Amino acid sequence: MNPNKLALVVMGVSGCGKSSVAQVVVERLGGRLIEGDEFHPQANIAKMRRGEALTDEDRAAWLDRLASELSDCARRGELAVLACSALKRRYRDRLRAAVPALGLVFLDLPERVAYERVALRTGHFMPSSLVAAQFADLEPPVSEGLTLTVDAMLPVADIADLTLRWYCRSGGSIKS
Ligand SMILES: Nc1ncnc2c1ncn2[C@@H]1O[C@H](COP(=O)(O)OP(=O)(O)OP(=O)(O)O)[C@@H](O)[C@H]1O
Ligand SMILES: O=C(O)[C@H](O)[C@@H](O)[C@H](O)[C@H](O)CO
Repeated sequence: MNPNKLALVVMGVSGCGKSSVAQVVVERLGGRLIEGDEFHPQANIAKMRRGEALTDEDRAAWLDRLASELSDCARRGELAVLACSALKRRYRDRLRAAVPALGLVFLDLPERVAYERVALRTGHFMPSSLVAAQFADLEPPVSEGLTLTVDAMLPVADIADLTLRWYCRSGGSIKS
Protein backbone atom coordinates (compact mmCIF):
# COMPACT_ATOMS: atom_id res chain seq x y z
CA MET A 1 0.00 0.00 0.00
CA ASN A 2 1.15 3.54 -0.68
CA PRO A 3 0.83 5.23 2.71
CA ASN A 4 1.04 8.66 1.06
CA LYS A 5 -2.18 8.10 -0.80
CA LEU A 6 -4.98 9.71 1.13
CA ALA A 7 -8.57 8.64 0.78
CA LEU A 8 -10.93 11.58 0.28
CA VAL A 9 -14.49 12.20 1.37
CA VAL A 10 -16.41 14.95 -0.39
CA MET A 11 -19.03 15.86 2.20
CA GLY A 12 -21.90 18.19 3.01
CA VAL A 13 -25.65 18.51 2.82
CA SER A 14 -27.83 17.31 -0.01
CA GLY A 15 -27.35 19.51 -3.08
CA CYS A 16 -23.94 20.89 -2.10
CA GLY A 17 -22.35 19.17 -5.13
CA LYS A 18 -20.67 16.09 -3.64
CA SER A 19 -21.36 13.80 -6.60
CA SER A 20 -20.48 16.46 -9.19
CA VAL A 21 -17.20 17.38 -7.49
CA ALA A 22 -16.15 13.81 -6.65
CA GLN A 23 -16.62 12.78 -10.27
CA VAL A 24 -14.34 15.56 -11.58
CA VAL A 25 -11.76 14.87 -8.89
CA VAL A 26 -11.58 11.20 -9.93
CA GLU A 27 -11.32 12.16 -13.60
CA ARG A 28 -8.29 14.26 -12.71
CA LEU A 29 -6.67 12.30 -9.87
CA GLY A 30 -7.55 8.76 -10.82
CA GLY A 31 -8.70 6.35 -8.14
CA ARG A 32 -12.12 4.92 -7.43
CA LEU A 33 -15.29 6.95 -7.15
CA ILE A 34 -17.54 5.67 -4.38
CA GLU A 35 -21.02 7.17 -4.68
CA GLY A 36 -22.42 7.05 -1.15
CA ASP A 37 -26.05 7.03 -2.27
CA GLU A 38 -25.50 3.68 -4.02
CA PHE A 39 -24.77 2.02 -0.68
CA HIS A 40 -27.92 3.05 1.20
CA PRO A 41 -30.13 0.13 2.19
CA GLN A 42 -33.41 0.24 0.23
CA ALA A 43 -35.26 1.10 3.45
CA ASN A 44 -33.25 4.33 3.72
CA ILE A 45 -34.01 5.33 0.14
CA ALA A 46 -37.71 4.61 0.69
CA LYS A 47 -37.68 6.66 3.87
CA MET A 48 -36.07 9.68 2.21
CA ARG A 49 -38.43 9.36 -0.75
CA ARG A 50 -41.34 9.58 1.73
CA GLY A 51 -39.86 12.81 3.09
CA GLU A 52 -38.59 11.34 6.38
CA ALA A 53 -35.10 12.23 7.56
CA LEU A 54 -32.63 9.46 8.37
CA THR A 55 -31.67 8.85 11.98
CA ASP A 56 -28.27 7.86 13.42
CA GLU A 57 -29.58 4.30 13.51
CA ASP A 58 -30.60 4.39 9.83
CA ARG A 59 -27.17 5.65 8.86
CA ALA A 60 -25.13 3.15 10.91
CA ALA A 61 -25.22 0.16 8.51
CA TRP A 62 -24.73 2.50 5.55
CA LEU A 63 -21.59 4.01 7.13
CA ASP A 64 -20.30 0.51 7.87
CA ARG A 65 -20.64 -0.37 4.19
CA LEU A 66 -18.84 2.80 3.14
CA ALA A 67 -16.07 2.20 5.68
CA SER A 68 -15.60 -1.26 4.24
CA GLU A 69 -15.37 0.14 0.68
CA LEU A 70 -12.75 2.64 1.86
CA SER A 71 -10.67 0.01 3.60
CA ASP A 72 -10.81 -2.29 0.55
CA CYS A 73 -9.35 0.53 -1.56
CA ALA A 74 -6.69 1.30 1.04
CA ARG A 75 -5.65 -2.36 1.12
CA ARG A 76 -5.21 -2.30 -2.65
CA GLY A 77 -3.25 0.97 -2.45
CA GLU A 78 -5.97 2.64 -4.50
CA LEU A 79 -7.13 6.19 -3.89
CA ALA A 80 -10.82 6.28 -2.93
CA VAL A 81 -12.93 9.39 -3.49
CA LEU A 82 -16.16 9.01 -1.56
CA ALA A 83 -19.20 11.26 -2.08
CA CYS A 84 -20.98 11.06 1.26
CA SER A 85 -22.94 13.54 3.36
CA ALA A 86 -20.97 12.54 6.52
CA LEU A 87 -22.96 15.22 8.33
CA LYS A 88 -21.90 14.47 11.92
CA ARG A 89 -18.52 14.21 13.56
CA ARG A 90 -19.20 10.67 14.74
CA TYR A 91 -20.01 9.56 11.17
CA ARG A 92 -16.68 10.94 9.99
CA ASP A 93 -14.93 9.24 12.90
CA ARG A 94 -16.45 5.94 11.73
CA LEU A 95 -15.03 6.50 8.23
CA ARG A 96 -11.67 7.70 9.57
CA ALA A 97 -11.32 4.51 11.59
CA ALA A 98 -11.37 2.50 8.34
CA VAL A 99 -8.28 3.95 6.65
CA PRO A 100 -4.80 5.20 7.59
CA ALA A 101 -5.50 8.75 6.37
CA LEU A 102 -8.76 10.40 5.33
CA GLY A 103 -8.99 13.90 3.85
CA LEU A 104 -12.31 15.77 4.12
CA VAL A 105 -13.49 18.20 1.48
CA PHE A 106 -16.43 20.06 3.00
CA LEU A 107 -18.65 21.79 0.45
CA ASP A 108 -20.14 24.71 2.33
CA LEU A 109 -23.43 25.97 0.89
CA PRO A 110 -26.14 28.29 2.24
CA GLU A 111 -29.40 26.49 3.01
CA ARG A 112 -31.41 28.57 0.54
CA VAL A 113 -29.15 27.54 -2.34
CA ALA A 114 -29.13 23.87 -1.31
CA TYR A 115 -32.93 23.97 -1.23
CA GLU A 116 -33.11 25.53 -4.70
CA ARG A 117 -30.68 23.01 -6.18
CA VAL A 118 -32.50 20.02 -4.74
CA ALA A 119 -35.90 21.42 -5.76
CA LEU A 120 -34.70 21.95 -9.33
CA ARG A 121 -33.02 18.55 -9.66
CA THR A 122 -35.16 15.92 -11.36
CA GLY A 123 -35.04 12.12 -11.21
CA HIS A 124 -33.59 11.90 -7.71
CA PHE A 125 -35.17 10.37 -4.60
CA MET A 126 -34.23 13.24 -2.26
CA PRO A 127 -37.10 15.75 -1.77
CA SER A 128 -36.34 19.41 -1.10
CA SER A 129 -38.49 19.16 2.05
CA LEU A 130 -35.59 17.26 3.66
CA VAL A 131 -32.97 19.96 3.14
CA ALA A 132 -33.80 21.68 6.45
CA ALA A 133 -33.21 18.40 8.30
CA GLN A 134 -29.83 18.05 6.59
CA PHE A 135 -28.81 21.45 8.02
CA ALA A 136 -30.20 20.52 11.43
CA ASP A 137 -27.90 17.47 11.47
CA LEU A 138 -24.86 19.15 9.95
CA GLU A 139 -21.85 19.47 12.24
CA PRO A 140 -19.29 21.33 10.10
CA PRO A 141 -15.83 19.74 10.36
CA VAL A 142 -14.08 22.39 12.41
CA SER A 143 -10.95 21.38 14.31
CA GLU A 144 -10.76 18.07 12.49
CA GLY A 145 -7.46 17.21 10.83
CA LEU A 146 -6.94 17.10 7.05
CA THR A 147 -9.97 19.20 6.19
CA LEU A 148 -10.52 21.60 3.30
CA THR A 149 -13.61 23.79 3.45
CA VAL A 150 -14.68 25.15 0.08
CA ASP A 151 -17.35 27.63 -0.96
CA ALA A 152 -19.79 25.33 -2.77
CA MET A 153 -21.13 28.28 -4.80
CA LEU A 154 -17.93 28.22 -6.87
CA PRO A 155 -18.07 26.39 -10.20
CA VAL A 156 -17.44 22.65 -9.92
CA ALA A 157 -14.18 22.90 -11.93
CA ASP A 158 -12.82 25.53 -9.52
CA ILE A 159 -13.75 23.40 -6.50
CA ALA A 160 -11.96 20.46 -8.12
CA ASP A 161 -8.86 22.66 -8.73
CA LEU A 162 -8.77 23.74 -5.08
CA THR A 163 -9.22 20.12 -4.00
CA LEU A 164 -6.37 18.87 -6.18
CA ARG A 165 -3.99 21.58 -4.98
CA TRP A 166 -4.83 20.84 -1.36
CA TYR A 167 -4.56 17.09 -1.92
CA CYS A 168 -1.02 17.52 -3.31
CA ARG A 169 -0.01 19.78 -0.42
CA SER A 170 -1.44 17.22 2.02
CA GLY A 171 0.76 14.42 0.77
CA GLY A 172 -1.34 12.88 -1.99
CA SER A 173 -0.13 12.47 -5.54
CA ILE A 174 -1.60 13.26 -8.95
CA LYS A 175 -1.79 10.41 -11.44
CA SER A 176 0.87 10.60 -14.14
N1 LIG B 1 -20.79 24.12 -7.85
C1 LIG B 1 -22.02 24.04 -8.39
N2 LIG B 1 -22.58 25.11 -8.98
C2 LIG B 1 -23.84 25.05 -9.50
N3 LIG B 1 -24.60 23.94 -9.50
C3 LIG B 1 -24.10 22.84 -8.92
C4 LIG B 1 -22.78 22.83 -8.35
N4 LIG B 1 -22.54 21.60 -7.84
C5 LIG B 1 -23.65 20.88 -8.10
N5 LIG B 1 -24.57 21.61 -8.73
C6 LIG B 1 -25.92 21.16 -9.14
O1 LIG B 1 -26.66 20.96 -7.94
C7 LIG B 1 -27.40 19.74 -8.01
C8 LIG B 1 -26.92 18.80 -6.91
O2 LIG B 1 -25.60 18.39 -7.22
P1 LIG B 1 -25.04 16.99 -6.74
O3 LIG B 1 -26.01 15.91 -7.09
O4 LIG B 1 -23.65 16.89 -7.23
O5 LIG B 1 -25.06 17.25 -5.17
P2 LIG B 1 -24.95 16.20 -3.99
O6 LIG B 1 -24.33 16.91 -2.85
O7 LIG B 1 -24.26 14.96 -4.48
O8 LIG B 1 -26.45 15.91 -3.69
P3 LIG B 1 -27.11 14.63 -2.97
O9 LIG B 1 -26.41 14.41 -1.71
O10 LIG B 1 -28.52 15.06 -2.75
O11 LIG B 1 -27.00 13.50 -3.94
C9 LIG B 1 -27.21 19.20 -9.42
O12 LIG B 1 -28.27 19.65 -10.22
C10 LIG B 1 -25.89 19.82 -9.86
O13 LIG B 1 -25.81 19.97 -11.24
O1 LIG C 1 -27.03 11.27 5.45
C1 LIG C 1 -28.07 11.48 4.80
O2 LIG C 1 -29.05 12.08 5.23
C2 LIG C 1 -28.13 10.99 3.39
O3 LIG C 1 -26.92 10.46 2.95
C3 LIG C 1 -28.50 12.10 2.47
O4 LIG C 1 -27.52 13.08 2.54
C4 LIG C 1 -28.78 11.61 1.09
O5 LIG C 1 -28.25 10.33 0.82
C5 LIG C 1 -28.34 12.49 0.01
O6 LIG C 1 -28.14 13.80 0.33
C6 LIG C 1 -29.31 12.39 -1.11
O7 LIG C 1 -28.63 12.19 -2.21
